[in-house]
Amino acid sequence: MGLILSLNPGSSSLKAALRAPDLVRSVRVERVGDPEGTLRVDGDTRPFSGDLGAAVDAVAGVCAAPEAVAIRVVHGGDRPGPALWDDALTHELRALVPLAPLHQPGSLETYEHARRAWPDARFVACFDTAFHQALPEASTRLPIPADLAALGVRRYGFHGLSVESVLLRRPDLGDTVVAHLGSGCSVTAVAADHTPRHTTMSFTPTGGMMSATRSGDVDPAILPYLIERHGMTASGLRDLFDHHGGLAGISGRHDVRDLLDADDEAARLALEVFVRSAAMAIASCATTLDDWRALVFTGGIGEHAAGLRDRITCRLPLPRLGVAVHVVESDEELVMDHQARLLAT
Ligand SMILES: Nc1ncnc2c1ncn2[C@@H]1O[C@H](COP(=O)(O)OP(=O)(O)O)[C@@H](O)[C@H]1O
Ligand SMILES: CC(=O)OP(=O)(O)O
Ligand SMILES: [Mg+2]
Repeated sequence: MGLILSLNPGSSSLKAALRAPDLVRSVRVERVGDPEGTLRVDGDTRPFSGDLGAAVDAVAGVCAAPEAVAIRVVHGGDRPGPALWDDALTHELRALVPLAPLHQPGSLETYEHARRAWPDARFVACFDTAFHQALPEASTRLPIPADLAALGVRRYGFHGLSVESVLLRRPDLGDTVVAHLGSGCSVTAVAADHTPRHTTMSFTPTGGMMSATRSGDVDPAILPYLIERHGMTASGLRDLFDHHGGLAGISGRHDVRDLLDADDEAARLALEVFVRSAAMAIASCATTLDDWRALVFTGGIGEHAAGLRDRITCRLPLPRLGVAVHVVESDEELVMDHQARLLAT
């Protein structure tokens, strides 16, 4: 079977895996666009301060030409599964930029760079939203009038590829809450039959629990207040809630590694608000399950920050409920590889 390259542009990283179908090469760029960024090719890490386009080009420099390239796209609208990427799809995905402004432009840019690097490959778009198309209406319907809901204002849900990768590795956990804590953070309740019951991110990846630079849910009345009293504009509000909220909003720093190393009050407060936000999201998602059995931590923070995991689980009566805690490495690239093999080879 042929070589497939999976490209996963996240809000702070680019992860790539070349498979045949066994893993041939793994590339990971962390802190994309940051002077302290790194590029890891298999086990070898070096500094890398380039932007996303340069990161895709760096992947191209170390990967043999693939038969197909799978690209993670955060917002796929109502699409229930992956799609072959053509000009019509590019047009469709561009229209969704306002619904995922931190991510959608990066996926489109990744596609453009990858197409230049591998003009003969087939391209597949793999959507974060697709898994959540099976959410019940009681979860997708927001408490707003029907005419606004009919305009498409609804919960979509994100990190679906990550949740699918957890279920691929651990299919037998029973009713599960998956806490994906990365640069973007979301919590999803999944029934034992792998259907989603609820997820915290909503119309866009800005909503839900707080993230590295995103505020998550805030009192909606704050918006008209800031517009009327402080003259804020729509683009100013978008910038505030997407770039200057979350950990960054409270502490001026968005990387949990920096906050754990710091010894100041703002860093401590940011982490405490984060811990509460995660614990509350987990508890509220669990209310949609019939027989809660497992809590899975995944994503960069969920997998690596053991101290924060403990602080979150301490707030939840997990032993009394008989809920087991697991740490499962998110492998969105593996799910994308499977999807592309079915669609493009
Ligand atoms: N060893 C670590 N300890 C604590 N946090 C970590 C560690 N490694 C990574 N992280 C956190 O994980 C975040 C990135 O998560 P990741 O899921 O890889 O990001 P993305 O959302 O870009 O896919 C970083 O912002 C960092 O805060
Ligand atoms: C949807 C989302 O927030 O993705 P990421 O965690 O990669 O930013
Ligand atoms: Mg990610």
